Amino acid sequence: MTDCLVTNELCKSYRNFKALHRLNMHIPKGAIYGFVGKNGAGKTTLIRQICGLQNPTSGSYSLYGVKNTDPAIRKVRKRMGAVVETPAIYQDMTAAENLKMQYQLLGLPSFEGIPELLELVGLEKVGKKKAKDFSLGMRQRLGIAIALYGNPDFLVLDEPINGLDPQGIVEIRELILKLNQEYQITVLISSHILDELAKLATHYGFIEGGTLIKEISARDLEAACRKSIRLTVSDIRALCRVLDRMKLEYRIDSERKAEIYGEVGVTTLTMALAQEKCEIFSMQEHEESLETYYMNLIGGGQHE
Ligand SMILES: Nc1ncnc2c1ncn2[C@@H]1O[C@H](COP(=O)(O)OP(=O)(O)OP(=O)(O)O)[C@@H](O)[C@H]1O
Repeated sequence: MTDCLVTNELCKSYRNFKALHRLNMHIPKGAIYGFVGKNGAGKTTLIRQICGLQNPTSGSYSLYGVKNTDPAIRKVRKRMGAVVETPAIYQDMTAAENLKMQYQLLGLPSFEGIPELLELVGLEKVGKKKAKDFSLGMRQRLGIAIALYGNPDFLVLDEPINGLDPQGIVEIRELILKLNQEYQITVLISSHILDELAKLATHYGFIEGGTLIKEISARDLEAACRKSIRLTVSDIRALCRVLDRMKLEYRIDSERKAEIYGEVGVTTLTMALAQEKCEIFSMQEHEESLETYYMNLIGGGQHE
């Protein structure tokens, strides 16, 4: 997979405050990239840079291989659609009027494609209802429809599920999955709602204090968070023999401790160890959630 966005030691300072510090991010083409960080971590600041709303203080980024200082970046940026902070919507207009206004502002000659866009985001039946009477979820979906004008292949969504009710969250999730899977749109989605991101993301970037502290694919993260049993035993060699016979995957942590992965038949294991005269001192089931992984990553919140 080639990268759609790469940032290289990207920095953004507001006076003396470093909102982004040497940030290195890689978003593969076709990914749904979950950009995770608590309030004030720098998510919106990064998004503002890559959308061209602000200029980096130092460092650079490339969109589809074109560097931000290259004049060709303006053309490449047309392949990108974004909803940053609150969607730019005219409250006294209907969904269709909002899209028409957007088309006019962008100098597009016809309103072709508007009904299809409304259908895509599930707003085809809202008719004469004005945007001010929309639910937050409907407003978000209208914002996404506006961002989708010109058929971008990279969509950037800043906290799109913030404040939505469960139904609204499901609708946005399904829309993002559809855009990614049926329309092959790469998506960068920032959020601090980890459980929700876990239902979507193929890749993650964790930002803390303006620095990307970890980038990991969902597959590797799943492996890092997978279920295991931690054992402390009297004879680690005997444990290895038994685990090899049971064809279980494991990791030796010390002279007496090991971690066993996957579904473990505890009774079979205990009996096999007894036969080898290997005593079990302790046995703990362990399953790390995305939440605990994240908390460990940022040091249990000690940076607050
Ligand atoms: N224009 C600005 N001038 C000064 N400081 C700013 C400016 N914009 C952002 N900041 C500061 O930079 C830091 C990062 O802000 P940013 O909005 O990027 O965070 P965030 O991760 O998007 O958080 P949130 O989820 O709260 O929006 C914050 O401490 C913020 O106060």
